[in-house]
Amino acid sequence: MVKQVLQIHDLAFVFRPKFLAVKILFYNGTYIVFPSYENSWRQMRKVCLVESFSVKNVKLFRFIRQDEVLRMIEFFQSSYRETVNATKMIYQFASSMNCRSTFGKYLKLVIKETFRFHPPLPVLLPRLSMFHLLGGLPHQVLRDLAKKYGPIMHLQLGEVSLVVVTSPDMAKQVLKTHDLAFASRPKLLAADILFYNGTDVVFSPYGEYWKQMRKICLLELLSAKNVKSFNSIRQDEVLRMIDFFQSSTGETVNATKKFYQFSSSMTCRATFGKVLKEQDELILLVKKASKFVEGFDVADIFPSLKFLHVLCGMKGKIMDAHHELDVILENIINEHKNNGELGGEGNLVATLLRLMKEGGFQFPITNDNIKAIIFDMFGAGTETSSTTIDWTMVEMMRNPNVLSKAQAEVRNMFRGKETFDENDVEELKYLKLVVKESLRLHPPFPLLLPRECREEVDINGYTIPLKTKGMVNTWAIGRDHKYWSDAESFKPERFEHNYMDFVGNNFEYLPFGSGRRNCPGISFGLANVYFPLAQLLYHFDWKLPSGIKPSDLDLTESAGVTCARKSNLYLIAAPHQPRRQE
Ligand code: HEM
Repeated sequence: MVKQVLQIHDLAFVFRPKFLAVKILFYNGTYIVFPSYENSWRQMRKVCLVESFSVKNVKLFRFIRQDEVLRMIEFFQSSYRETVNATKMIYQFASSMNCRSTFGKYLKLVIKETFRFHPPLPVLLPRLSMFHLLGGLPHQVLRDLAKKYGPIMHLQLGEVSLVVVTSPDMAKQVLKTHDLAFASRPKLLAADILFYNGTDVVFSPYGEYWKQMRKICLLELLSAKNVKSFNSIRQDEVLRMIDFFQSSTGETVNATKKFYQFSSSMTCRATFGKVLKEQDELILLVKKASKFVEGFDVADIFPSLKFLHVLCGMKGKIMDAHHELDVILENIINEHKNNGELGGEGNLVATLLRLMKEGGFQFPITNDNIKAIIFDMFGAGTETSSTTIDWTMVEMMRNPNVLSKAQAEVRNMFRGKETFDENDVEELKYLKLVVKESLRLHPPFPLLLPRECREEVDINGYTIPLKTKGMVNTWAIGRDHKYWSDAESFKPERFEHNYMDFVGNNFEYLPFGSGRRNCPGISFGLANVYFPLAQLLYHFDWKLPSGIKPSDLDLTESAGVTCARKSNLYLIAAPHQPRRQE
């Protein structure tokens, strides 16, 4: 059979199959081993036989060979009686031999920039390659690179041109000075599929549609009035959480899981009007979506190579998630319609259905638009609040002084009361500083959400071309010693006489972003963090499981567009002030 393939049908089997890597790495496969078309291969093979590997040439290299063998012999001689890695030495011999005969000398550096598709930027920024991104979470790797290459870097990730900024000055340039130019979002495969062609608010490109939907978000869905109208839901869900911890007094419980459950039930009820039976499936879909939309996947790095999206399995996985999601969201809308909840307020689906019925918009609202937006709200509301509660509790457990101080504040404020409501939380000054500090070190979106440049702009002499993707590493800025004293320590007191706000006026502190695309859910998000934390501190004393010290709690982060802690937080709750029976 071997003879059949290699001799009898030699000519028929003369082609090599096409590989993506070969096409990219070997300049369209024009190298001899991977001929992409016959004539080129014939010519190059002839050059090889007659010139490169001719008997004359092979003889010519004998001095190099002699020299390299000598080096190897010397090495073995000098390490007489020692155990040495012979494989490594033989590899070194072969590579030095080939290097000198191919390039005429040893090479000082290995060329790493292989993915060079686009011409260089008009004014050259430090250019890096995708390889640098391997081996870490993007915001951490980008912080390390910024230390080396400066506060503005250009990375060529496959076909995507990316500019990352890592200083308050540069962040201000992107988010304020050139806010309008950077007001769009890049196209992502997952956003297109999961968010109904990007017709949500988060991933919608800048334009009239986005303006309309963001206005609806601000005025109808996340207005102060609406956030207040969710008070009773919040109170109810916090009570459930308190009941859970009370019923598991003295036991070690997965607190992270409980915080996530609180946030998702809270957001679920505010968005859909009730707790869904498919809530767990929806949570899983949010987690999947968070990974899909990170923007560093092969499909987002090579957007034009559509076959690759299928080949790497990414498209299939996103489509599966989309089908699952669509069934759940369609059911929710139909249920609302069947129950005649078109004129209702009280939850976001009802409000959107009312607006759809009222009409009068430049872009009439469709079922798909509603599905895209409610998935936005559920995703944005759940992950961000639960991660913030979790990181804040972790930091308080790691810093017992902070925990005692925050607890003392709540308990003194509401001394003797069975419980308290949301309005009272306004007075808890120290707790607010604790949350502020937690958001400095652990912003749920460490790179905010990616922007896309709608026109060519100039930043400090660097010309940023149209369609460049922009990222602000707010995580790195928030822990930079240049802007924060004792930057890595958890010290809520640092904000005591520092009036930085959440709306993005201070570019060293941007947990909610800044400018036209900043977070419209700040009030809703913070309400979902302050109140549960205040209640947890008021009702319980918290301990770590036996044998675990505060310093044992590690701060390793997990992958995904929202940056949660990798491990779950396990705690033991001891009721401080048992509630009276209702
Ligand atoms: C602790 C809670 C939260 C944090 C830290 C947070 C943070 C952020 C950040 C950093 C952005 C990107 C801003 C930018 O690109 O400059 C964003 C966008 C957004 N957030 Fe939030 N968020 C939180 C809660 C919420 C909640 C509860 C909702 C709604 C239920 C929400 C809805 C949105 C939406 C719709 C956008 C996209 C805005 C646009 O592109 O126009 N967020 N958020």
